[in-house]
Amino acid sequence: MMNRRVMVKVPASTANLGPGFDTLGMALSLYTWIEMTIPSDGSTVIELHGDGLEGIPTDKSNLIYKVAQQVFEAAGAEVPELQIAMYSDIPLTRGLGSSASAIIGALTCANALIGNPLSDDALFQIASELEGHPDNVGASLFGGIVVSAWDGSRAEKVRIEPHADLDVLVAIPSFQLSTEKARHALPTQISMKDAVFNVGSSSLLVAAFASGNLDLIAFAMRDRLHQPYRAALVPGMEEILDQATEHGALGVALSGAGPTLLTLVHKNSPRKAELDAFLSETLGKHGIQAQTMWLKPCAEGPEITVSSKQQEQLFMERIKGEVRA
Ligand SMILES: Nc1ncnc2c1ncn2[C@@H]1O[C@H](COP(=O)(O)OP(=O)(O)OP(=O)(O)O)[C@@H](O)[C@H]1O
Ligand SMILES: N[C@@H](CCO)C(=O)O
Repeated sequence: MMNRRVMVKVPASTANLGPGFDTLGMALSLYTWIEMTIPSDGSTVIELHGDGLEGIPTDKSNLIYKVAQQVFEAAGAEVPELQIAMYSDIPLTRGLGSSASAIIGALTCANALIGNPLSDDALFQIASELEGHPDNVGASLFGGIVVSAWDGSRAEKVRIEPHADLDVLVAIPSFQLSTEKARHALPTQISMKDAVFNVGSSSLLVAAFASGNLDLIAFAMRDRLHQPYRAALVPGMEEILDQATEHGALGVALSGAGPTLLTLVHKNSPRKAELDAFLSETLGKHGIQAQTMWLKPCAEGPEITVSSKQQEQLFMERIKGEVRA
């Protein structure tokens, strides 16, 4: 096990997809890479590479280190010291599942490091408990669209293959919005009418994804459980949710807890530039600077490699920004 080096590439994710609050997730083609080594001697070293990672601890309080220790503990292994390197293209605290990708990366990397004693299901249970909901972690772990339910002690899921014609356009505001803050904006009670609205929308959305009926997405992606309460936290969001389908989107939602806004688009849509401009201009009109990014649903979960010299070279090139995908 000494000097064994494992590298994992984990997708970002979008949670909720509108009405599926804490239940629906989709993996996206934006990634975090984590590399872990058990040093033959020496102590824990954590290196973080990528933009906007300031403030993330590089000692044993780091999320990746702590999550790895949970794997070793669950497997009855003792690995107190670790060399960890992380590179991420996923912006933090924007609603693109950065914490879930770090958790899934740490779980799968640590598990591979000690010979994969834990099943994917066991990792899913640990991850759901850590995040408090299974939507982002399920998507990052299994890839594709993941429909999940968690009763507080056990999570179950069904994975749906994303439609090949789906493209994703996200508008990522320059400000951060923590999940904690966005959850505090939610009411403790909602009306029966709104609950019924969301059960209908979410069920229809899952059926639309499963059957490939993209025409239903706009109708089914509407939400009354969390987006109306979070709208005040993202200036311009209400207008985007109301009007994005008039500018070529198949559907639109707040991505996870926000502030990123996400649209689903047919890959052959002739209105992609119009939609892109609509998102940027609407946020801009409300004083919000945002970066738009075209992504694809990511059909795969983590890619794990026990590293060779060539892969180490690739990781170093990524860290230096020479390779992006
Ligand atoms: N690679 C990482 N290493 C350590 N900590 C991380 C890492 N990525 C994220 N985090 C922690 O997770 C926090 C962000 O989690 P949060 O749930 O607020 O946002 P998010 O996961 O980006 O968005 P969302 O859950 O809405 O999709 C960061 O502030 C940081 O504390
Ligand atoms: N389902 C979660 C995703 C963010 O972690 C929420 O909307 O709060």
